[in-house]
Amino acid sequence: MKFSPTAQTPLEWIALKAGLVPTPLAYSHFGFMMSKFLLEAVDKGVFEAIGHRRISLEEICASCNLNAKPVKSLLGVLATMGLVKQIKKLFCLTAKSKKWILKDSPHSLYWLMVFDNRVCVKWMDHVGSFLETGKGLQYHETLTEDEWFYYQKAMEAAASATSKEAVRKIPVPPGATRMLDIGGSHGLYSVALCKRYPALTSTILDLPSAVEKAAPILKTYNMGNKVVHRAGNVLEEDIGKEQYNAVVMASVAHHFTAEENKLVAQKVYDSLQPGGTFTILEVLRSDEAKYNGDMLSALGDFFFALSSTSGTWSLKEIIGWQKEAGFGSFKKATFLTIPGYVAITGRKL
Ligand SMILES: C[S@@+](CC[C@H](N)C(=O)[O-])C[C@H]1O[C@@H](n2cnc3c(N)ncnc32)[C@H](O)[C@@H]1O
Repeated sequence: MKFSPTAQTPLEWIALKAGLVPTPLAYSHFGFMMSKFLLEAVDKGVFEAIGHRRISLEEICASCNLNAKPVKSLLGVLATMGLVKQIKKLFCLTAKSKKWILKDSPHSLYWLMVFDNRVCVKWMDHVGSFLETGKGLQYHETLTEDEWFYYQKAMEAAASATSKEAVRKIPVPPGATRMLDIGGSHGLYSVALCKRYPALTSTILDLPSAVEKAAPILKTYNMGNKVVHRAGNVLEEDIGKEQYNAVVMASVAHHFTAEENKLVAQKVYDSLQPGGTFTILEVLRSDEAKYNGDMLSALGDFFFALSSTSGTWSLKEIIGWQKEAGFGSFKKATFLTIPGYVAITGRKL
């Protein structure tokens, strides 16, 4: 998927086609403005204040404790994004922002936006030094307690957009009773899979600071002993021999080096019963031949490398670690909810 300037009038279309519009400015100048203005609107509570009502500028400002002049201008920006509408003197949200932003929507990305605004925006100051040194931030080692909370809430929000699709794309062997969810955080994938396969139970293995903030989130899904947390580092923990029927690792491989991913694949292979499955979910890196391809995948590669040093991986690399550990009969499933996101499953033969 690509984001690019779109003409709104025939004249603009001609100007774009003729190469008269300085299109790099869409990313360099306007891109960061759009991002920060929207994030701050979400974080200051502008969307929640409007909610499902039609309200005036004055009511929005009173509810969020904000100044009318900049808010009026901000609402204009949000309207151009298709997130807010003005009807006479009142403002309301569009279907898009009610679905993706409002906290009470099952698709809400509110907490992902709060995490972006309060944590990830600061990471952007390190882009220059990252380019010079190649050293990413390793944020799992430096997050504060509050930041761990925003991180886990953000991951829950992102997974709520994909978990319904994920349960259809993650194969689970017939009769499976035990699964391990590596870096499973909030546990949404475990919850969804255990609901789909009633005999299945799951252990979520995640870092201690993550479990501290993710445990209250998991509790809200009322899974009792069917889905439990275990605090630990998968690179160091003993995950046992022939314990599980299925292992899932979603959006974790991009934090690890190739050597670490090989180590995890080997540990997972040993921990699975024969016929067990190992599913890795990741945004794939386009290989060299498709270098001008997917923008989300290219952004993901840089962003994950900036934040964790590693980055995204290609299909060949992911299957390579699994093959080396002994897995076979590979399956790849693509996602509609996150373009470029895939589930790659290998089976212990
Ligand atoms: C990007 S989040 C993905 C969360 C969840 N799997 C999902 O897809 O929504 C990565 C998760 O991996 C966890 N993690 C990172 N390094 C880990 C390690 N060495 N061992 C266990 N968990 C780890 C983080 O704490 C975090 O919860």
